[in-house]
Amino acid sequence: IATMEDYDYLFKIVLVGNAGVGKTCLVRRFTQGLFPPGQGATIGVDFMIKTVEIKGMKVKLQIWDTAGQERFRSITQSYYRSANALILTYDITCEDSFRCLPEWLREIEQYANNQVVTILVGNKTDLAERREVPVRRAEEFAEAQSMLYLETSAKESDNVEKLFLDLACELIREAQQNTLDNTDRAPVPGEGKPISYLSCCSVN
Ligand SMILES: Nc1nc2c(ncn2[C@@H]2O[C@H](COP(=O)(O)OP(=O)(O)OP(=O)(O)O)[C@@H](O)[C@H]2O)c(=O)[nH]1
Repeated sequence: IATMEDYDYLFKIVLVGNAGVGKTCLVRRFTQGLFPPGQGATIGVDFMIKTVEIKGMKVKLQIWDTAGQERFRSITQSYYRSANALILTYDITCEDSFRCLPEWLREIEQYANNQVVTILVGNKTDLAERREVPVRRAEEFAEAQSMLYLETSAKESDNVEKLFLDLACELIREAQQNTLDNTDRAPVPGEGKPISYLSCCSVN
């Protein structure tokens, strides 16, 4: 019996980071195209879905927005395990949110799958005049931790699309790489994904 999936790939993406850094706004901007005023703090976990098309493939993104507040930590931790990707978010105008990153990385190390793709995101670039975390410092930190790195503005819609699409591309690349690694025979023509898709993801 053929299964009728409406997508080629399904990935689970989880946003983590201090309260108030803009996780909910990033998700809203990407999934609904809006910047909601008076966004309250997230209670526990929220969930949204968006399907994107990348090189003719339908990629379904399950996006989980977790609460940054400490008191929800035990709930949010349980969502790490099955994440394909984590968006570790801080606020470029809030040194404190950057200084907490090692703590978040410890959480990730403890609760996430070790295959997880992690991207560091500095949000609120529209508030450049209030910047407390220099780009160079964040870049170096991301590099030392083998993370991707991007700065965004949920408010101005800067790099938000790129964030999720780059992540989707990276996840496709890894999924295809795993498929190749697990195949001990040459692929039959017309079966599975063409290998040329492997080079599809230089989105810049
Ligand atoms: N100027 C500016 N403000 C932003 C941006 N993103 C979010 N904010 C504001 O920052 C505040 C917190 O945003 P949220 O998206 O609720 O933050 P959060 O990380 O989801 O917070 P928790 O749910 O408590 O973990 C809100 O007042 C937003 O309007 C941005 O890109 N630029």
